[in-house]
Amino acid sequence: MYRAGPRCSWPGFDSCSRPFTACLSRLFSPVSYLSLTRCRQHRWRCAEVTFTCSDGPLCQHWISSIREQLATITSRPKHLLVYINPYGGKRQGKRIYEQKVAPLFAQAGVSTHVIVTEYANHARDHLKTEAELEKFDGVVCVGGDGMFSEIIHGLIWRTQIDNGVDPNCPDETLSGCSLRIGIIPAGSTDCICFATVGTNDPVTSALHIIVGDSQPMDVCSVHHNNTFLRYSVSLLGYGFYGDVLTDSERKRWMGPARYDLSGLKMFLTHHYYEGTVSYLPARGIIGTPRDAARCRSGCVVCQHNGQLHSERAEKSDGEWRTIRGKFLAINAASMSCACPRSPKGLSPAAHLADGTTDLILVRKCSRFDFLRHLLRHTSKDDQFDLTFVEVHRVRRFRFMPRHCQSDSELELDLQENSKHQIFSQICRDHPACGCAPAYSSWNCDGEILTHTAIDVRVHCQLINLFARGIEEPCLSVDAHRIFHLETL
Ligand SMILES: CCCCCCCCCCCCC/C=C/[C@@H](O)[C@H](COP(=O)(O)O)NC(=O)CCCCC
Ligand SMILES: Nc1ncnc2c1ncn2[C@@H]1O[C@H](COP(=O)(O)OP(=O)(O)O)[C@@H](O)[C@H]1O
Ligand SMILES: [Ca+2]
Repeated sequence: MYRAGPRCSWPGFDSCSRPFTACLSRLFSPVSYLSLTRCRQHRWRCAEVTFTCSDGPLCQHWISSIREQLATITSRPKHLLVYINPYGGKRQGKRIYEQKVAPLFAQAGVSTHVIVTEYANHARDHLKTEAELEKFDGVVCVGGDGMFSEIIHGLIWRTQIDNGVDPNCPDETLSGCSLRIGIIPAGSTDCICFATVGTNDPVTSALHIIVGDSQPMDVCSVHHNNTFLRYSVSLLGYGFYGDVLTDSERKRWMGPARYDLSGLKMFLTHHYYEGTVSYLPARGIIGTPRDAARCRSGCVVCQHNGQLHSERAEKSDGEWRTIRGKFLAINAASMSCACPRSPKGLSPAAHLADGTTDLILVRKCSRFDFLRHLLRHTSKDDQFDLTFVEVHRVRRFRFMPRHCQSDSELELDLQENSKHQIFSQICRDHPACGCAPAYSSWNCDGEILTHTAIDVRVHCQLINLFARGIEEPCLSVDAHRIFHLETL
């Protein structure tokens, strides 16, 4: 119960100026609804709004009017398919759902079919082949980014097969998924929830689902030699973040703290990776990775670029550019990747639904310089304002590690470099930096990719979440957020 809940001042109803619990005893015809209030740091809470009226027929009139209004809101889900990963994060997924989320769904009149997963990829495979999707208005994922990844793999794959699209072909235009996805954070990083809602709070996420919010989101497809590997919505990271993930998987028993230990270990290890990155810069769009503006609820950049993308596809994009060099990290952030560890994220100005990804290249540098870059993920300083870091907003990119390149490809690269000197740079050696050359793997939204040579393409607004993007702080309480008649 929230003492500071909204008060009723509608015509015909007595205004209630005391907390709900105090008012109940003196009321003649109390009618309680659940409504939303915004709290600090993007959290939402549920409050009771009690309408009181001494006139019975007028009360009934108001009740039916409110019911009619609620019935016209078609965006709110009535039937949800819920998948819970009981082993994600601190292994609290089941408890979080049962104690914090299920009671709210019940109060809001949302029916659910709950599946507690029994093994990795259970949710993905169920969605791919078995789930009767036509019975549901949305899918809810209780877990971390890895679990969310399972859900999108199941849904996107199923949608392509149903629409006759070949997921193995990197040039195919993918069909958008019609079912929205809700995320109840119960994982280790929960970056996708944090970057789309602004907080990792199960109650807030449940309320965004109940009110039927909608947030489109870009998805990257990752292929190797015309074979589909995975989809990604947040971070694709080779080098540092790939190694952190690989190392952390062996420490899963530690829970979320495994990332801190592996992060420290990989920072001290200080490996570098050699390869060729080619990318297709996004042209004609508004916004750059160095903007001060952020992707927020109702983002005009996403609306503009999304529209542009659907009208002109990739025709207006420029030519491929190639960079060969030695890198500590190659990261592609399709969204900010904000999370509690890095509140502004890996690419603070990245957009959720603009059809692009920010390709961040961190060249071989000293430990001290790399630490400066990493620390800027946690402060207000610009992590790109360093000579050894560059960032490009792209629609597509490819990576080929040096050890995978054939002699003829290496020769071709050298020729290309001499032709396009202006775009191609070869990293200079830094004998003092103490790096050792090594092989890495790709961290794809928290899953390790089986191949290192990849072709990545952004699919603009392929999926929709039950979210609205991060809101600017605002104190208003909207009446339309009343969501269910609880008692008469
Ligand atoms: C020495 C100071 C270092 C400070 C560095 C802080 C930078 C943190 C950036 C985190 C970006 C996270 C991007 C999201 C990745 C997740 O998808 C992935 C899987 O999440 P989950 O399934 O919920 O576990 N998480 C990671 O790869 C962890 C990266 C942590 C790196 C320290
Ligand atoms: N029942 C299960 N048993 C084991 N692994 C599972 C199960 N359900 C899902 N997984 C896998 O657990 C991994 C981590 O899940 P996630 O919810 O993202 O937690 P975390 O954030 O801690 O990594 C994912 O790769 C997912 O496929
Ligand atoms: Ca994007």
